[in-house]
Amino acid sequence: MNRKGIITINKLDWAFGQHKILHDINLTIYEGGIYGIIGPNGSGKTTLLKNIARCLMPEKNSIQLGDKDLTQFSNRSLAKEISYVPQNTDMEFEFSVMDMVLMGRSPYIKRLQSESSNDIEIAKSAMEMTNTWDLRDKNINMISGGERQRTVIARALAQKANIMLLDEPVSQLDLHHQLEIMDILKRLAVENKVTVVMSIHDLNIAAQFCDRLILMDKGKIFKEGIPNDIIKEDIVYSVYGVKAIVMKNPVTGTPHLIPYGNQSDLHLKSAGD
Ligand SMILES: Nc1ncnc2c1ncn2[C@@H]1O[C@H](COP(=O)(O)OP(=O)(O)OP(=O)(O)O)[C@@H](O)[C@H]1O
Repeated sequence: MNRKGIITINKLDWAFGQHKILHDINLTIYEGGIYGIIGPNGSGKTTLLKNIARCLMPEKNSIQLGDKDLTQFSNRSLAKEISYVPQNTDMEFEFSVMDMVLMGRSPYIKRLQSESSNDIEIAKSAMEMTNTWDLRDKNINMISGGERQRTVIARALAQKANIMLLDEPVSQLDLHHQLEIMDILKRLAVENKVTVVMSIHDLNIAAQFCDRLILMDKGKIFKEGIPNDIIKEDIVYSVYGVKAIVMKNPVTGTPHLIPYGNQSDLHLKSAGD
């Protein structure tokens, strides 16, 4: 099968001043499906996502969206292709939850026009999908971190982009809402053919919901592949320095990691004393 990448990354480097962060990233992301970017703190996951979202401007010819170079898109046309849910969702302004979600419609609304009934319908269905409709009149700064996270995801859904990038979308959520958001993203990928790319720390949730994992280490892609090829004891030890056993989740059949120690094993010795 000769599938074409929806995002093609070619020799991408990124540096903050003299500090080189991303080194020679080469990656093809295909349409539909969920991609999880995993890796230790500081390995470059957010920097990679921000380059794809163009929050950080990549070098010309290093990221292609379909056939077009990422640097060639206007902000408005890019917003119709890619939505981005950042890690920090703190808000400076006193918007209502509904206003916040409606902002996702701004690429479709002409200047000096207000949103149409269609925009409001789309926002409503995004809020119903993320369980935020009941919060619609609340001030965005007076809801919990998890509720705000779901609101920001609703805004991204309302944007109706083909590609959704999310930076640790479930890190602030309780177990129930983690699974709920992952289910929503899975449905978007399967039913609406949205391509979801997210960074995520929980390797078991990543293995359960992602079709492919991109494992980063020190600004490079250590390995990319299906969860069974990535969540392996030797790979986890090499990248995280953690000893673990990998079992098969008895319900989903996906790899399930049980960490039991780090390289020093000090706590194991004291536990046996
Ligand atoms: N604005 C910045 N200026 C300078 N260095 C930065 C900046 N943002 C990030 N870095 C550095 O870039 C490296 C990669 O950071 P990044 O946030 O991409 O990692 P990450 O894998 O997402 O980490 P985490 O899992 O902790 O969120 C880190 O060493 C970080 O200190």
